[in-house]
Amino acid sequence: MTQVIETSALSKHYKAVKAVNDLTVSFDENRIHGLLGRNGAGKTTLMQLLTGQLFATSGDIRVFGESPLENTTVMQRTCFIQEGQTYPDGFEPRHVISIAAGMHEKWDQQRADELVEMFELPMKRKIKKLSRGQLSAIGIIVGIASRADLTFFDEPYLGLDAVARKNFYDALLADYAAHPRTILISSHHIDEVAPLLETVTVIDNGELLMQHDVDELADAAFAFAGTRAAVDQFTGSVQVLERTDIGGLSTVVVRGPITQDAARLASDLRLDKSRASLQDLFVAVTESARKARQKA
Ligand SMILES: Nc1ncnc2c1ncn2[C@@H]1O[C@H](COP(=O)(O)OP(=O)(O)OP(=O)(O)O)[C@@H](O)[C@H]1O
Repeated sequence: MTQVIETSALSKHYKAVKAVNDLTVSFDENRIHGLLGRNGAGKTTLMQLLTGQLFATSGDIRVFGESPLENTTVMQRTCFIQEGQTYPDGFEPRHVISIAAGMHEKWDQQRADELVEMFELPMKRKIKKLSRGQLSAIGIIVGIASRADLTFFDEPYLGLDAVARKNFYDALLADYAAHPRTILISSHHIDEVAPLLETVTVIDNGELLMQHDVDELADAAFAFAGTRAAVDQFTGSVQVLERTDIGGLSTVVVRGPITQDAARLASDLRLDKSRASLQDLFVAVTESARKARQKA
């Protein structure tokens, strides 16, 4: 498989803050990748590095096999929908859309028009008068209609209500199915975006915690729930990622696969077993990394 993005020992440090730290990661062509991480994990910084908007402190970046820094060939194939994008005073959505149309050679105006209608975006209202959700809609329309070979969506749905977010996911999936390309989407609404994603990359503290195809994640983690005493007995035999105790009941998220012996023990202890959701897995993986860091 062709790697559209490859980083090697990539770091971006702001004095003591290691926003991205020794990160070696790659993303395949023509897939939708989820970039997940808690607040301050380094998602935006990584996207800014990959789009040549920031200089790395050290390490190497290849996008379409080249450095993205001041590289018009790479820039022309890339669309970056930034969280909190600002626009010049006096701009209206129609100005942004028409500039974007001129910048992206695969731009699909019909799709843009459909999306404007779907989000009921007022095209002739000053941008500074738009609601947060309407501002997000501009980015989403540009990101989808650009049809860029590589599109970054950094938390693209801020302020969008649940219906509008669902419309975004459906529109993105439909357009991607018709025109496959590489999409990197950072998100906090993990279970909501999960159905879109083909791979999941989790970063924390600027470092890579996990990268998997979504198919592989089906057996990556399981949740077991039961009485506290039963869960205590069970946890000796498995790798616990996260535990929650409420009253006399406990739930543990454990790393899969589950051995036959562990499955038998869980059944003997009358524990309820379920597949951990991507959100559960994310919380478990980031929390256990955080605890390990605090101990170190
Ligand atoms: N210009 C800067 N100067 C100093 N520190 C910075 C700068 N930009 C980012 N950081 C720090 O780098 C870390 C990573 O920030 P980044 O914005 O990449 O995280 P994020 O994963 O996108 O977070 P969020 O989900 O909250 O948007 C944070 O601790 C942030 O405070």
